[in-house]
Amino acid sequence: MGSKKGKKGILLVNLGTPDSPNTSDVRRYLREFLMDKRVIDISALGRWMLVNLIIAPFRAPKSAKVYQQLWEERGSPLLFYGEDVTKMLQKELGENYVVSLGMRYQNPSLEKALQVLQAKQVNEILVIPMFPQYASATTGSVIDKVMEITKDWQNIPSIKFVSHFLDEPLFINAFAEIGEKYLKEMDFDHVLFSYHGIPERQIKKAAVDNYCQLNEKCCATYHKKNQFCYRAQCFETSRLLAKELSIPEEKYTVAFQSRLGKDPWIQPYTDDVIKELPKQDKKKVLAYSPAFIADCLETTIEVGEEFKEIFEEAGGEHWQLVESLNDHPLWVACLKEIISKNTSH
Ligand SMILES: C=CC1=C(C)c2cc3[nH]c(cc4nc(cc5[nH]c(cc1n2)c(C)c5CCC(=O)O)C(CCC(=O)O)=C4C)c(C)c3C=C
Ligand SMILES: [Fe+2]
Ligand SMILES: [Fe+2]
Repeated sequence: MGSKKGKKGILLVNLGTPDSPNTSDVRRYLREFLMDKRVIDISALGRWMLVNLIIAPFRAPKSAKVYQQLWEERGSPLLFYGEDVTKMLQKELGENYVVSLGMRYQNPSLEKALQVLQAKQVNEILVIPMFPQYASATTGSVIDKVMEITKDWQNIPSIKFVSHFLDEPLFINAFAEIGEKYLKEMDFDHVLFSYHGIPERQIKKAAVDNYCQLNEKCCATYHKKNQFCYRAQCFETSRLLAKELSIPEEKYTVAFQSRLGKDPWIQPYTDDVIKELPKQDKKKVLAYSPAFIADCLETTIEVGEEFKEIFEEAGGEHWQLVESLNDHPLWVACLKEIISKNTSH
């Protein structure tokens, strides 16, 4: 891939976050995000009505309040950890590489992040959508946008996309190490792996030969037929993490959070699972959120605070969120390994 002379460009991409927790910035973010046809995959008119008549006027002010809870002195964790990791990785890789960070929605934009690589005349680009599991709404959308931007360049370098990295040993090691410190401190009754959900129809659309129909068989194992099945990849992530942490099958549950709208999303739903755990005498629970590589609204607030409240109301005694990979050195090492496997030497 590419000649040995030029620099190699690394494009790190995450979902994106509002510029500030003000309602107008949150509204602009939600508009751009949810008008993406890969995220809300319904008719263009239906999407327009949902976003402009419901989400923008009603959800944006509510979401802004939650973003105000999340916001730190340095801003949104999804962004500042992204910036930290970009700098750490650049230092590790040295001057033969140019590492650039872009967000699929809002800032820093993918256009600007790609311009940085273009200005340095890199002769190959490795795009790493920082989603451990593939979904059309996340990784697929990043690929779509990078192709849309670069198609107009006069000189298009060789571009490679990372599809997923849930099975990268250093990814599993990094999450295991972060959770282990809690497992050593306390005898937890159960571990919950809660992933961001997606609508069920998106699983069916991704199915090869109609394999994934969300029945008993689908997602139970991970192989060629369901290699693009987000739900199967989440189960596989949990199996790998449980193995690394020596957690037996009966001591963990996989569930899916953050559903939006009335259509069915992939199940089981995390809030339903949480309510049942104390009834099964599982009162001390460690909660992992391995669909995210940095803390964000969905981890810190939804898992760390909202689910804790639901769990305690249902009779739970101790709820512990495992923080995300953020700026953990093993996460930077994992990215370095992914880059080494996917760029020219
Ligand atoms: C695993 C990654 C993600 C998938 C898959 C995903 C799908 C998806 N999300 C929505 C709607 C919302 N998501 C929101 C926040 C949000 N989502 C992800 C990641 C995935 N989304 C992240 C990292 C974040 C947090 C960003 C941050 O700034 O901290 C929100 C906004 C918050 C809110 O109002 O609740 C919405 C809305 C859909 C419809 C979807 C469909 C496939
Ligand atoms: Fe989301
Ligand atoms: Fe599946």
